[in-house]
Amino acid sequence: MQDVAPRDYRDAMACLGAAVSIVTTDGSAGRAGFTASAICSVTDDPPTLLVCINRGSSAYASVTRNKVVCVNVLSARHEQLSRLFGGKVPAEERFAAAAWSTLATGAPVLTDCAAAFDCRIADVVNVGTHDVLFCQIVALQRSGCTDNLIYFGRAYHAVGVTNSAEAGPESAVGRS
Ligand SMILES: NC(=O)C1=CN([C@@H]2O[C@H](COP(=O)(O)OP(=O)(O)OC[C@H]3O[C@@H](n4cnc5c(N)ncnc54)[C@H](O)[C@@H]3O)[C@@H](O)[C@H]2O)C=CC1
Ligand SMILES: Cc1cc2nc3c(=O)[nH]c(=O)nc-3n(C[C@H](O)[C@H](O)[C@H](O)COP(=O)(O)O)c2cc1C
Repeated sequence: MQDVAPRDYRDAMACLGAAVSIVTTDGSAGRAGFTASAICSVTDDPPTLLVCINRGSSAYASVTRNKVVCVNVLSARHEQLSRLFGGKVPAEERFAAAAWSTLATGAPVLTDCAAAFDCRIADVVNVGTHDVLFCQIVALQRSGCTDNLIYFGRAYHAVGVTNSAEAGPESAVGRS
């Protein structure tokens, strides 16, 4: 079988548009957060999603030691915030740029995000440079669900709907 070079793989992955989230954590190992597009729904019973985190990321130690994360799904207006959490900026500067609350785990919840999934990390699998975190949702919050920030072709884009009736009103479930 032909080997595929990492660069060729990333070039092809740049053709796969993905929603952008900020993954946060807080606890005895400290507050941290990073921008992430490698996030996927796994199962609704029990409600579980996965997050892929680079073990070289500044947030890695806090995330894996705290064993909790909040996945904050971004709206189109959060592009600058996404850039801040995308690397090389001190954690305090990242968090100072927005308003945060908490739900059940204590991980920071971005006040005006499209949806927030507050999770405890149930399982971790090492794959190459990344850890795959299987995250069980213990509380969630969502907005009117009108738009998302998308990463496609190595650039940010907005996607939105004019009629958000199906998404329902703003709500929070499982708030502590
Ligand atoms: N899954 C990840 O860890 C991702 C990391 N990034 C990071 O953001 C920065 C900017 O990236 P781009 O300008 O889009 O160019 P790029 O060539 O680094 O990324 C293109 C695409 O490849 C994938 N990708 C990139 N780095 C990856 C990694 N280390 N492991 C698995 N998949 C990866 C992503 O789907 C990304 O959209 C880079 O430092 C990159 O490492 C960006 C997207 C996803
Ligand atoms: C659009 C976008 C998506 C990203 N997705 C991921 C991801 O899914 N997993 C990951 O580990 N890093 C991802 N990154 C990279 C991290 O956000 C960034 O490398 C991380 O904050 C590490 O930088 P730091 O060590 O300076 O904090 C992404 C970056 C961007 C700009």
